[in-house]
Amino acid sequence: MKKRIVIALGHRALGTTLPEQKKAVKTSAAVLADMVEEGYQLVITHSNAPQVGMIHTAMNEFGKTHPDYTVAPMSVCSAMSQGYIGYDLQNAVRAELLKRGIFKTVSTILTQVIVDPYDDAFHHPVKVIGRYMDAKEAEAEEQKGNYVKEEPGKGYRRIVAAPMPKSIVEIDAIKTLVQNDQVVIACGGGGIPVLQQGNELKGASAIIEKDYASGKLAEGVDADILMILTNDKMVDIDRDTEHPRFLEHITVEEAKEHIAADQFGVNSMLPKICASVDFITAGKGRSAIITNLENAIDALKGKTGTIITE
Ligand SMILES: Nc1ncnc2c1ncn2[C@@H]1O[C@H](COP(=O)(O)OP(=O)(O)O)[C@@H](O)[C@H]1O
Ligand SMILES: NC(=O)OP(=O)(O)O
Repeated sequence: MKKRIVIALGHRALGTTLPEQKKAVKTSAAVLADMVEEGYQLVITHSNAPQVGMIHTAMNEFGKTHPDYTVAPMSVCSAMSQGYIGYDLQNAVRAELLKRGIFKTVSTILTQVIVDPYDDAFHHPVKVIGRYMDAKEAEAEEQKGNYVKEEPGKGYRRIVAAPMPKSIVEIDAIKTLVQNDQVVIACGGGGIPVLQQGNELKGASAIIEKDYASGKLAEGVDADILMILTNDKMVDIDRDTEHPRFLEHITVEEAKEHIAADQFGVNSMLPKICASVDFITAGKGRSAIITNLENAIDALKGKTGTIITE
Protein backbone atom coordinates (compact mmCIF):
# COMPACT_ATOMS: atom_id res chain seq x y z
CA MET A 1 0.00 0.00 0.00
CA LYS A 2 1.17 3.53 -0.79
CA LYS A 3 2.44 5.69 2.05
CA ARG A 4 0.59 8.93 2.61
CA ILE A 5 2.56 12.06 3.40
CA VAL A 6 1.60 15.61 4.34
CA ILE A 7 4.29 18.08 3.26
CA ALA A 8 4.34 21.56 4.73
CA LEU A 9 6.28 24.07 2.63
CA GLY A 10 7.82 26.96 4.57
CA HIS A 11 9.01 30.35 3.32
CA ARG A 12 12.15 29.06 1.66
CA ALA A 13 10.27 26.59 -0.49
CA LEU A 14 7.76 29.23 -1.57
CA GLY A 15 9.51 32.57 -1.87
CA THR A 16 7.96 35.78 -0.66
CA THR A 17 7.29 37.93 -3.73
CA LEU A 18 5.47 37.17 -7.00
CA PRO A 19 8.60 36.46 -9.09
CA GLU A 20 10.32 34.63 -6.21
CA GLN A 21 7.27 32.41 -5.74
CA LYS A 22 6.98 31.62 -9.45
CA LYS A 23 10.60 30.40 -9.38
CA ALA A 24 10.46 28.67 -5.99
CA VAL A 25 7.37 26.59 -6.77
CA LYS A 26 9.18 25.08 -9.77
CA THR A 27 12.07 23.95 -7.57
CA SER A 28 9.64 22.62 -4.97
CA ALA A 29 7.55 20.90 -7.65
CA ALA A 30 10.57 18.87 -8.81
CA VAL A 31 11.03 17.47 -5.29
CA LEU A 32 7.29 16.85 -4.87
CA ALA A 33 7.23 14.99 -8.19
CA ASP A 34 10.19 12.88 -6.99
CA MET A 35 8.02 11.87 -4.03
CA VAL A 36 5.16 10.85 -6.35
CA GLU A 37 7.67 8.76 -8.33
CA GLU A 38 8.88 7.21 -5.07
CA GLY A 39 5.27 6.03 -4.58
CA TYR A 40 3.95 8.48 -2.00
CA GLN A 41 0.44 9.92 -1.92
CA LEU A 42 0.85 13.67 -1.41
CA VAL A 43 -1.12 16.24 0.51
CA ILE A 44 0.68 19.56 0.29
CA THR A 45 0.27 22.56 2.53
CA HIS A 46 2.18 25.82 2.84
CA SER A 47 3.06 29.07 4.60
CA ASN A 48 1.45 32.38 3.65
CA ALA A 49 2.58 35.18 6.01
CA PRO A 50 4.46 37.30 3.41
CA GLN A 51 1.77 36.71 0.77
CA VAL A 52 -1.20 37.44 3.04
CA GLY A 53 0.48 40.65 4.21
CA MET A 54 1.06 41.69 0.60
CA ILE A 55 -2.59 41.01 -0.30
CA HIS A 56 -3.80 42.91 2.75
CA THR A 57 -1.66 45.93 1.80
CA ALA A 58 -2.92 45.81 -1.79
CA MET A 59 -6.56 45.70 -0.65
CA ASN A 60 -5.97 48.66 1.65
CA GLU A 61 -4.36 50.66 -1.15
CA PHE A 62 -7.46 50.07 -3.27
CA GLY A 63 -9.58 51.36 -0.37
CA LYS A 64 -7.76 54.70 -0.42
CA THR A 65 -9.31 55.62 -3.77
CA HIS A 66 -12.70 54.00 -3.16
CA PRO A 67 -14.44 55.74 -0.26
CA ASP A 68 -17.32 53.23 0.04
CA TYR A 69 -14.87 50.34 0.41
CA THR A 70 -14.57 48.56 3.74
CA VAL A 71 -11.18 47.08 4.67
CA ALA A 72 -10.80 43.47 3.49
CA PRO A 73 -11.03 41.12 6.49
CA MET A 74 -7.94 39.05 7.23
CA SER A 75 -9.97 35.87 6.52
CA VAL A 76 -10.70 37.13 2.98
CA CYS A 77 -7.00 37.94 2.48
CA SER A 78 -6.17 34.45 3.75
CA ALA A 79 -8.58 32.91 1.23
CA MET A 80 -6.96 34.97 -1.54
CA SER A 81 -3.51 33.79 -0.47
CA GLN A 82 -4.64 30.15 -0.69
CA GLY A 83 -5.94 30.75 -4.19
CA TYR A 84 -2.87 32.61 -5.37
CA ILE A 85 -0.29 30.24 -3.89
CA GLY A 86 -2.35 27.15 -4.75
CA TYR A 87 -2.67 28.32 -8.36
CA ASP A 88 1.10 28.66 -8.79
CA LEU A 89 1.87 25.47 -6.90
CA GLN A 90 -0.72 23.21 -8.54
CA ASN A 91 0.38 24.28 -12.02
CA ALA A 92 4.05 23.80 -11.18
CA VAL A 93 3.45 20.29 -9.78
CA ARG A 94 1.13 19.37 -12.65
CA ALA A 95 3.71 20.46 -15.24
CA GLU A 96 6.54 18.62 -13.47
CA LEU A 97 4.47 15.41 -13.34
CA LEU A 98 3.50 15.70 -17.00
CA LYS A 99 7.15 16.18 -17.92
CA ARG A 100 7.75 12.76 -16.36
CA GLY A 101 4.77 11.19 -18.12
CA ILE A 102 2.62 11.11 -14.97
CA PHE A 103 -1.02 12.11 -15.52
CA LYS A 104 -2.48 13.10 -12.16
CA THR A 105 -4.93 15.82 -11.20
CA VAL A 106 -3.42 18.38 -8.83
CA SER A 107 -5.96 20.60 -7.11
CA THR A 108 -6.15 23.19 -4.39
CA ILE A 109 -8.95 22.96 -1.87
CA LEU A 110 -9.99 26.27 -0.40
CA THR A 111 -9.85 25.14 3.20
CA GLN A 112 -11.52 26.61 6.28
CA VAL A 113 -10.35 25.71 9.76
CA ILE A 114 -12.55 26.17 12.80
CA VAL A 115 -11.03 28.06 15.73
CA ASP A 116 -12.32 28.68 19.24
CA PRO A 117 -13.67 32.24 19.74
CA TYR A 118 -12.42 32.04 23.34
CA ASP A 119 -8.89 31.07 22.33
CA ASP A 120 -6.56 33.17 24.44
CA ALA A 121 -4.50 33.88 21.31
CA PHE A 122 -7.09 36.50 20.31
CA HIS A 123 -5.88 38.58 23.27
CA HIS A 124 -2.17 38.06 22.53
CA PRO A 125 -1.33 38.56 18.84
CA VAL A 126 2.05 36.98 17.98
CA LYS A 127 1.89 36.01 14.30
CA VAL A 128 4.07 38.28 12.18
CA ILE A 129 2.73 39.01 8.68
CA GLY A 130 3.73 41.13 5.70
CA ARG A 131 6.65 43.41 4.98
CA TYR A 132 8.60 45.75 7.25
CA MET A 133 7.02 49.19 7.79
CA ASP A 134 8.54 52.48 8.92
CA ALA A 135 7.37 54.23 12.09
CA LYS A 136 4.82 56.38 10.24
CA GLU A 137 3.19 53.41 8.52
CA ALA A 138 3.20 51.49 11.80
CA GLU A 139 1.41 54.34 13.56
CA ALA A 140 -1.23 54.43 10.81
CA GLU A 141 -1.80 50.68 11.29
CA GLU A 142 -2.23 51.16 15.04
CA GLN A 143 -4.74 53.94 14.43
CA LYS A 144 -6.81 51.47 12.42
CA GLY A 145 -6.87 49.21 15.49
CA ASN A 146 -4.22 46.80 14.20
CA TYR A 147 -1.22 45.58 16.21
CA VAL A 148 2.40 46.12 15.24
CA LYS A 149 5.69 44.96 16.69
CA GLU A 150 9.06 46.68 16.41
CA GLU A 151 12.05 44.60 15.37
CA PRO A 152 15.00 46.74 16.44
CA GLY A 153 17.14 47.90 13.54
CA LYS A 154 14.72 46.45 10.98
CA GLY A 155 11.42 48.31 11.35
CA TYR A 156 7.88 47.34 12.27
CA ARG A 157 5.75 44.35 11.29
CA ARG A 158 2.04 43.70 11.67
CA ILE A 159 1.12 41.01 14.14
CA VAL A 160 -2.17 39.12 14.29
CA ALA A 161 -3.73 36.48 16.55
CA ALA A 162 -2.76 32.87 15.86
CA PRO A 163 -5.49 30.68 17.40
CA MET A 164 -5.10 26.89 17.45
CA PRO A 165 -6.86 24.91 14.71
CA LYS A 166 -9.76 22.82 16.09
CA SER A 167 -11.09 21.07 12.97
CA ILE A 168 -10.83 21.22 9.19
CA VAL A 169 -14.17 21.92 7.52
CA GLU A 170 -13.34 20.42 4.11
CA ILE A 171 -11.45 17.38 5.42
CA ASP A 172 -13.79 14.86 3.68
CA ALA A 173 -13.14 16.47 0.29
CA ILE A 174 -9.38 16.39 0.90
CA LYS A 175 -9.56 12.72 1.97
CA THR A 176 -11.62 11.77 -1.07
CA LEU A 177 -9.01 13.22 -3.43
CA VAL A 178 -6.01 11.67 -1.70
CA GLN A 179 -7.76 8.28 -1.43
CA ASN A 180 -8.16 8.48 -5.21
CA ASP A 181 -4.41 9.01 -5.50
CA GLN A 182 -4.69 12.62 -6.61
CA VAL A 183 -2.33 15.34 -5.41
CA VAL A 184 -4.07 17.81 -3.09
CA ILE A 185 -3.01 21.23 -1.80
CA ALA A 186 -4.99 22.10 1.32
CA CYS A 187 -5.01 24.14 4.53
CA GLY A 188 -2.72 26.71 2.89
CA GLY A 189 -1.50 29.38 5.28
CA GLY A 190 -2.90 27.36 8.17
CA GLY A 191 -6.37 27.42 6.62
CA ILE A 192 -8.90 30.26 6.61
CA PRO A 193 -9.74 30.73 10.30
CA VAL A 194 -13.49 30.57 10.89
CA LEU A 195 -15.85 30.67 13.86
CA GLN A 196 -18.87 28.37 13.89
CA GLN A 197 -22.09 30.27 14.52
CA GLY A 198 -25.04 27.89 14.11
CA ASN A 199 -25.00 26.85 10.45
CA GLU A 200 -22.78 29.75 9.48
CA LEU A 201 -19.00 30.03 9.39
CA LYS A 202 -17.71 33.54 10.09
CA GLY A 203 -14.19 34.56 9.16
CA ALA A 204 -11.96 35.31 12.14
CA SER A 205 -9.39 38.11 12.18
CA ALA A 206 -6.38 35.84 12.60
CA ILE A 207 -3.80 33.68 10.84
CA ILE A 208 -3.42 30.10 11.99
CA GLU A 209 0.15 28.82 12.44
CA LYS A 210 0.63 26.57 9.40
CA ASP A 211 2.64 24.01 11.39
CA TYR A 212 -0.28 23.33 13.74
CA ALA A 213 -2.73 23.18 10.84
CA SER A 214 -0.35 20.80 9.02
CA GLY A 215 -0.40 18.46 12.01
CA LYS A 216 -4.23 18.53 12.08
CA LEU A 217 -4.30 17.90 8.33
CA ALA A 218 -1.93 14.94 8.69
CA GLU A 219 -4.17 13.53 11.43
CA GLY A 220 -7.29 14.18 9.33
CA VAL A 221 -6.03 12.29 6.26
CA ASP A 222 -4.45 9.62 8.48
CA ALA A 223 -1.02 10.24 7.01
CA ASP A 224 1.97 8.03 7.75
CA ILE A 225 4.40 10.93 7.66
CA LEU A 226 4.27 14.64 8.42
CA MET A 227 7.16 16.35 6.64
CA ILE A 228 7.88 19.98 7.49
CA LEU A 229 10.22 21.64 5.00
CA THR A 230 11.91 24.68 6.50
CA ASN A 231 15.25 26.54 6.26
CA ASP A 232 17.73 24.09 7.73
CA LYS A 233 18.69 20.47 7.12
CA MET A 234 18.16 19.54 10.76
CA VAL A 235 16.79 20.83 14.01
CA ASP A 236 19.46 21.60 16.55
CA ILE A 237 19.68 22.09 20.29
CA ASP A 238 21.96 24.27 22.37
CA ARG A 239 22.06 26.43 19.25
CA ASP A 240 23.30 29.59 20.91
CA THR A 241 26.14 27.83 22.70
CA GLU A 242 29.62 26.81 21.56
CA HIS A 243 28.42 23.23 21.19
CA PRO A 244 25.19 23.08 19.19
CA ARG A 245 24.05 19.55 18.46
CA PHE A 246 21.99 18.36 15.49
CA LEU A 247 19.05 16.11 16.26
CA GLU A 248 19.00 13.13 13.89
CA HIS A 249 16.50 10.63 15.20
CA ILE A 250 14.55 11.43 18.35
CA THR A 251 11.54 9.94 20.07
CA VAL A 252 8.44 11.84 21.15
CA GLU A 253 9.64 11.59 24.75
CA GLU A 254 13.00 13.15 23.84
CA ALA A 255 11.23 15.86 21.85
CA LYS A 256 9.14 16.67 24.92
CA GLU A 257 12.27 16.92 27.05
CA HIS A 258 13.79 19.41 24.58
CA ILE A 259 10.53 21.40 24.56
CA ALA A 260 10.63 21.55 28.36
CA ALA A 261 14.23 22.79 28.16
CA ASP A 262 13.19 25.68 25.83
CA GLN A 263 15.40 24.46 23.00
CA PHE A 264 13.17 25.73 20.20
CA GLY A 265 12.30 29.20 18.91
CA VAL A 266 8.82 29.99 20.25
CA ASN A 267 7.26 31.20 16.98
CA SER A 268 9.48 29.27 14.57
CA MET A 269 10.70 25.78 15.51
CA LEU A 270 8.51 25.12 18.57
CA PRO A 271 5.23 24.84 16.59
CA LYS A 272 6.90 22.38 14.19
CA ILE A 273 8.04 20.13 17.05
CA CYS A 274 4.74 20.38 18.95
CA ALA A 275 2.69 19.64 15.82
CA SER A 276 4.93 16.63 15.11
CA VAL A 277 4.54 15.31 18.66
CA ASP A 278 0.74 15.69 18.59
CA PHE A 279 0.46 14.00 15.17
CA ILE A 280 2.61 11.02 16.18
CA THR A 281 0.89 10.62 19.54
CA ALA A 282 -2.60 10.61 17.97
CA GLY A 283 -1.93 7.44 15.93
CA LYS A 284 0.24 4.35 15.50
CA GLY A 285 3.41 3.92 13.45
CA ARG A 286 3.58 7.57 12.43
CA SER A 287 6.65 9.71 12.00
CA ALA A 288 7.54 13.35 11.42
CA ILE A 289 10.49 14.73 9.50
CA ILE A 290 11.85 18.26 9.74
CA THR A 291 14.37 19.23 7.09
CA ASN A 292 14.74 21.48 4.04
CA LEU A 293 13.72 21.01 0.42
CA GLU A 294 17.21 20.03 -0.74
CA ASN A 295 17.34 17.11 1.70
CA ALA A 296 13.70 16.02 1.55
CA ILE A 297 14.20 12.87 -0.54
CA ASP A 298 17.25 11.72 1.44
CA ALA A 299 15.34 12.39 4.67
CA LEU A 300 12.50 10.13 3.46
CA LYS A 301 15.12 7.41 3.05
CA GLY A 302 16.29 8.01 6.62
CA LYS A 303 19.66 9.41 5.53
CA THR A 304 19.34 12.93 6.95
CA GLY A 305 16.95 15.47 8.52
CA THR A 306 15.48 15.34 11.99
CA ILE A 307 13.21 12.32 12.26
CA ILE A 308 10.76 11.97 15.14
CA THR A 309 9.05 8.69 15.96
CA GLU A 310 6.99 7.18 18.83
N1 LIG B 1 16.30 24.54 17.71
C1 LIG B 1 16.16 25.00 16.47
N2 LIG B 1 16.63 24.29 15.43
C2 LIG B 1 16.52 24.76 14.16
N3 LIG B 1 15.93 25.93 13.83
C3 LIG B 1 15.45 26.68 14.84
C4 LIG B 1 15.53 26.26 16.18
N4 LIG B 1 14.96 27.21 16.96
C5 LIG B 1 14.56 28.18 16.15
N5 LIG B 1 14.83 27.88 14.86
C6 LIG B 1 14.52 28.76 13.73
O1 LIG B 1 13.40 28.28 13.02
C7 LIG B 1 13.49 28.80 11.70
C8 LIG B 1 12.48 28.13 10.80
O2 LIG B 1 11.16 28.50 11.15
P1 LIG B 1 10.35 29.64 10.39
O3 LIG B 1 11.19 30.87 10.30
O4 LIG B 1 9.03 29.75 11.06
O5 LIG B 1 10.25 29.09 8.91
P2 LIG B 1 9.16 28.34 8.04
O6 LIG B 1 8.69 29.33 7.04
O7 LIG B 1 9.94 27.24 7.40
O8 LIG B 1 8.05 27.83 8.92
C9 LIG B 1 14.93 28.51 11.37
O9 LIG B 1 15.41 29.33 10.33
C10 LIG B 1 15.64 28.85 12.69
O10 LIG B 1 16.11 30.18 12.70
N1 LIG C 1 0.22 30.76 8.26
C1 LIG C 1 1.56 30.65 8.55
O1 LIG C 1 1.97 30.05 9.54
O2 LIG C 1 2.42 31.28 7.67
P1 LIG C 1 3.99 31.44 7.83
O3 LIG C 1 4.58 30.06 7.94
O4 LIG C 1 4.39 32.16 6.58
O5 LIG C 1 4.25 32.25 9.08
